[in-house]
Amino acid sequence: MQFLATPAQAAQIDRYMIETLEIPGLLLMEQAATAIFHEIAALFPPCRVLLVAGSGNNGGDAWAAARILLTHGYDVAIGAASLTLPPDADANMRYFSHTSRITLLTPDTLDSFFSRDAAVIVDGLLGTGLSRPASGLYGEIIRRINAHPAKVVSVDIPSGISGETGAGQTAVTADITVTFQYAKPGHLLFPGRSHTGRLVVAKIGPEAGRPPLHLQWADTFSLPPRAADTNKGTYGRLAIFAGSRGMAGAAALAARGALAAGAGLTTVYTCEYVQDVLQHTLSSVTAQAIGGNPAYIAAEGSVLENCQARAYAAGPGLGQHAETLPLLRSIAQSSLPKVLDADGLNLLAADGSLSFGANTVLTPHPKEFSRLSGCSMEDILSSPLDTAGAFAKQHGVVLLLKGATTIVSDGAKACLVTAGAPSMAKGGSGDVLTGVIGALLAQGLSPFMAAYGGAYLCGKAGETAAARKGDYAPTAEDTVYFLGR
Ligand SMILES: NC(=O)C1=CN([C@@H]2O[C@H](COP(=O)(O)OP(=O)(O)OC[C@H]3O[C@@H](n4cnc5c(N)ncnc54)[C@H](O)[C@@H]3O)[C@@H](O)[C@H]2O)[C@@H](O)CC1
Ligand SMILES: [K+]
Repeated sequence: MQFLATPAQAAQIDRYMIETLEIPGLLLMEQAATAIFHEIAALFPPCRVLLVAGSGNNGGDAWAAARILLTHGYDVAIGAASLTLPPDADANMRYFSHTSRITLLTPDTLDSFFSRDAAVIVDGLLGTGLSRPASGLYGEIIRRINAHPAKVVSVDIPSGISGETGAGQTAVTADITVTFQYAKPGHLLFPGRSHTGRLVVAKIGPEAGRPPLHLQWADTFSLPPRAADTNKGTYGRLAIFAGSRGMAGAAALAARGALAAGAGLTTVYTCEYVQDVLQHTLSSVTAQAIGGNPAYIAAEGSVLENCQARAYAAGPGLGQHAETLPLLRSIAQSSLPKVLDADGLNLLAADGSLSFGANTVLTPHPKEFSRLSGCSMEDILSSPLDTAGAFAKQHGVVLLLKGATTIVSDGAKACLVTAGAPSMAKGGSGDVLTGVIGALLAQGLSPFMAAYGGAYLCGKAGETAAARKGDYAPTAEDTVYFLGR
């Protein structure tokens, strides 16, 4: 896990380093520029570099990088959107003010500046100080940067992308982004993630005593090795409530996910039809039919009394039957660790049953989350961190909002999971995830950790499957097969 900082937090940390730790801002800028130089020097011997500098300290980083590049034999030309700059940026600009290396970027000079050959463009137009969408001259500059054949190294964040949300319609598409101290949510959330290229996080100052951060990037997760003197009881009993006629596969995938993630004992509670299917296809789980209906679960909460489970996983393939609701409500309101997904969430949302006991993980995709929360899809997609966090806080749950970048929030802290592959955008992936999270809960992980750990493990397995089988062929069974490999 590594911490992320929003633009406001990054500015607060900069202020902390300058005012409390008494590190001159100019020195921090020098560190930032040195990091940019090292990335360029590692890839390119001395060559022509175009540097684009905006009106703030992001531009200051570019001016400082231009100086370091020049002193190392690079041929630099700087396109400046403004020559009225804050003090540290101004100091770095002045190094060049008596040279012919500066072009003031205007509609009249854009063509000639960007017609120059160059191996690299350094994008220091807009950083975390972006306050509105890029347009006008800035929009034109961004289009020229993107059209140029040179490799693009963005300073801190691709210009035009919001560091907070990743939003930005007119934005630089970078090959490499060198950010400072902490990555920003905007690097990991789409569309920002697709503009960022390879992300380098450069430390430019000490971390001791910095203001607290509550957002992390789940870029690693592993289960501890199993001790030799353990047995299936050590790893928990998971009760999965899943399946209905026509959707036996969802129950099977959740069970397979649970097995692959190490649950000690897994029982699928389902209807007679699915029980029959599971008995023929899955030898490592037990299946039990509950309720009186052969095609779907029609049961009361009292069936939970006999489960003796350490955790519940409910939802995959349940269908939309009102008779399933009493059991589902009892699961949701119990205090046992539990994960609720898919039809389980749809049923609860349609009924307005949004009362959850402690230790609850909900794993909706954006459309399911819209039904649950009443938030519009537009609000969810434009502010996923805020909407997920607000819901998690209001309902006292861990919310895992699925996506190409998955968000896990408990209302106080949150993390982003970027592991995964486009091949996973396919039916069955969510069922496996439910089983995996259920297994991690049964093994005693906290709901927050089980949620991001499950998303990470499934994402990595999906990446491995895609590396072996391509972007199209992998199935949810492959996610199970490659889990932990
Ligand atoms: N000590 C510090 O504060 C440090 C800051 N650093 C750099 O400073 C950057 C942040 O600097 P700033 O806060 O000055 O912000 P920026 O340099 O990102 O931009 C702020 C300037 O851009 C203008 N602006 C905002 N949105 C615009 C738009 N859509 N179109 C045109 N102009 C727009 C603002 O009016 C302001 O003049 C970071 O991204 C990082 O690169 C680094 O040098 C590290 C140290
Ligand atoms: K930038």
